[in-house]
Amino acid sequence: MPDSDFIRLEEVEKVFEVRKRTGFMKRERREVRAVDSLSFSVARGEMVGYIGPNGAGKSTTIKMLTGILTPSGGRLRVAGIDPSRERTRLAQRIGVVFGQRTTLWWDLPLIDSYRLAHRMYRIPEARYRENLARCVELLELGDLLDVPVRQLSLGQRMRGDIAAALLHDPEVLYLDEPTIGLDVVSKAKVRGFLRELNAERGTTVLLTTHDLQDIEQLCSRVMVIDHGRLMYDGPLAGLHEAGESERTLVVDLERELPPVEVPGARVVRVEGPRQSLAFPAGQSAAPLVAHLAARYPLVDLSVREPDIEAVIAKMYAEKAVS
Ligand SMILES: Nc1ncnc2c1ncn2[C@@H]1O[C@H](COP(=O)(O)OP(=O)(O)OP(=O)(O)O)[C@@H](O)[C@H]1O
Repeated sequence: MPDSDFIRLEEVEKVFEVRKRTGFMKRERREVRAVDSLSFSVARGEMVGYIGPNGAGKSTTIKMLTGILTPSGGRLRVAGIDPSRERTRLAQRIGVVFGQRTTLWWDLPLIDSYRLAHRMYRIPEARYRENLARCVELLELGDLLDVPVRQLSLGQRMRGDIAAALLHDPEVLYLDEPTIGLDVVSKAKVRGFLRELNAERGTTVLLTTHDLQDIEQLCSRVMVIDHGRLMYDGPLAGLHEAGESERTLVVDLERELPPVEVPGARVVRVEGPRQSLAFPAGQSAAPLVAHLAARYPLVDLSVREPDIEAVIAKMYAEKAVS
């Protein structure tokens, strides 16, 4: 297996059969094509964002990549292994983190979940100690090891979960919304750790997220899926272009004023002294800020990133027109 095909999908499909009650004693059978003729490759050591609207087929893809679900068609390999056929063998080489639910033991101290992983994955003693020490240091878990998981904050719990997924040195890490619900500081910690993990260990990362900043800060490549199909595969900048996405400059003025006038941006909202201006995502906010500061009584300002749904929605609108 060449390193460029570390994860490889060829025309992969997953069809679910759902039964819907349509009347007394009557049920209708319907097929849901969650993943539809999906093909892509991820090279060893790559960090790739995997995004799409709700129900697009992201979780279904991840479940097939871990072997939890068997594809209805096509070919799938992770590190040369067919996941659904050799799920246990594959488990030794992959790590999975689901932001929305924990794999840690809720009522037990954090360290007990790690001891369990130690035995479950049969991690050699020296390697376990080394990996645990590294995670504890970098994810700042030192004071938390004896705390029952249910008492941890969301950010602490997430860092605990990431450590649990890495104790057996997986070559591939699937992350499903790893920063969801976290505050700015916790997000920065998680992202910093993942960047270092990828740089130092060459861990291949597939990241599902609704937070464009996760992608911006971590992934040089992004894949967009919708209705089970791959809609875009390339750099994030290209996605912005494809979707002509916009960032928002939010300015707080000293008082209520008519909409401000700034070349390269347009006012999209006025709420009392606060005005929101949209400008192309690929453009720097600095000249806009300079222009505003020279002409208007500014109190405060901030820049908001476009969210993934908005970018994708615009991308479709463009496609429909062209
Ligand atoms: N076990 C199942 N049985 C029937 N339909 C399913 C099943 N799992 C997923 N689906 C359907 O397959 C489609 C894709 O779902 P999936 O969970 O993969 O989307 P997603 O991109 O992960 O969405 P989200 O961002 O909301 O998690 C949806 O229409 C969903 O309803």
